Amino acid sequence: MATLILPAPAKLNLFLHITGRRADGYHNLQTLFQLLDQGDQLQFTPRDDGQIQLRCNLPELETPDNLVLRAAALLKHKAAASAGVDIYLEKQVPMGGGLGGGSSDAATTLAALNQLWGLGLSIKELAELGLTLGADVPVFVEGQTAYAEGVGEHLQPVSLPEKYYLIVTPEVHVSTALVFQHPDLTRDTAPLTLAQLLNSDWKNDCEALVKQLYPEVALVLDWLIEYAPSRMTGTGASVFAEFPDEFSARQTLHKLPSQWRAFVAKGVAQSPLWTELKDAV
Ligand SMILES: C[C@@](CO)(OP(=O)(O)O)[C@H](O)COP(=O)(O)OP(=O)(O)OC[C@H]1O[C@@H](n2ccc(N)nc2=O)[C@H](O)[C@@H]1O
Ligand SMILES: Nc1ncnc2c1ncn2[C@@H]1O[C@H](COP(=O)(O)OP(=O)(O)O)[C@@H](O)[C@H]1O
Repeated sequence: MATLILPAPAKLNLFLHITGRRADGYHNLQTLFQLLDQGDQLQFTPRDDGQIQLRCNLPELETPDNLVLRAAALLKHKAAASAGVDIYLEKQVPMGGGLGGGSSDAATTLAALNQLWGLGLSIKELAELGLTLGADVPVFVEGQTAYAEGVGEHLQPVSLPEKYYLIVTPEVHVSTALVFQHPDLTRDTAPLTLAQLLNSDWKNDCEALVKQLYPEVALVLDWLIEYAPSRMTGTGASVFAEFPDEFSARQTLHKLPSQWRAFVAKGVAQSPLWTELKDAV
């Protein structure tokens, strides 16, 4: 089979409620994952010597703990000894910014190698494997904009109006673990039904704390809110402003102070991953 070239879309958390802390220290969430039409790209070229190699446009990501290699290792256990692959990762999504790039790369790798190595695993089985790599992997495997509970594994597809987002990533590194450990984190939001959530004002329970710990995030949000409804995604540091059309999103992008890295993306109901994988085989 020839090289497979596949997308790994980014996501936003349109709302993120923290409803409690589990015995193992992880937090239960109610969150709305919005998939985007922008993301990373991966290329998979099969090889028959059992080797798995990763190259990346950012060489510092060519390490064994890259989620792409960890995803490949999970499937290698189930594949023939000769099954190998050369993977090239074109990284575009800002890292550690709450946009899910690493998790999406892992999901695309699971889907691609399942196909290339003829493993025949179902989407559900791939999502379960993905959850062992990170809480955000299942939504990218299942490939639909969805409401999630638990740590992100109980997924229910949701149909939303088509919106455009201006996504800004300040130059600060927010540690997800630090945010979840912090005593001031809001972690007792009352659970709501999905209908109540969809009809309420959307918020992110990590936002107040992250703004306080990282004033640059507060600066970006204060700037964006003058133009459109704006919030933080995940545990930050990226924030997004929501627009009804691409033109208004791009107009605001042009006004943005040049020190902030930003891009415009469209919210999509379906991940381009599965459609492109079907077209490729
Ligand atoms: C909260 C979200 C929302 O999308 O944030 P972002 O990572 O996207 O910013 C994700 O679910 C994050 O998932 P992920 O990034 O995979 O988190 P992990 O690496 O599994 O967790 C890092 C650390 O955060 C804490 N953690 C994470 C998720 C969760 N629901 N409760 C937690 O308490 C744990 O202490 C864990 O050790
Ligand atoms: N393929 C990958 N792409 C990006 N980051 C990765 C990847 N594999 C492992 N990582 C590690 O995961 C961390 C968080 O990645 P990312 O998914 O971009 O952010 P977030 O979880 O905030 O959405 C990075 O800082 C990096 O150390």
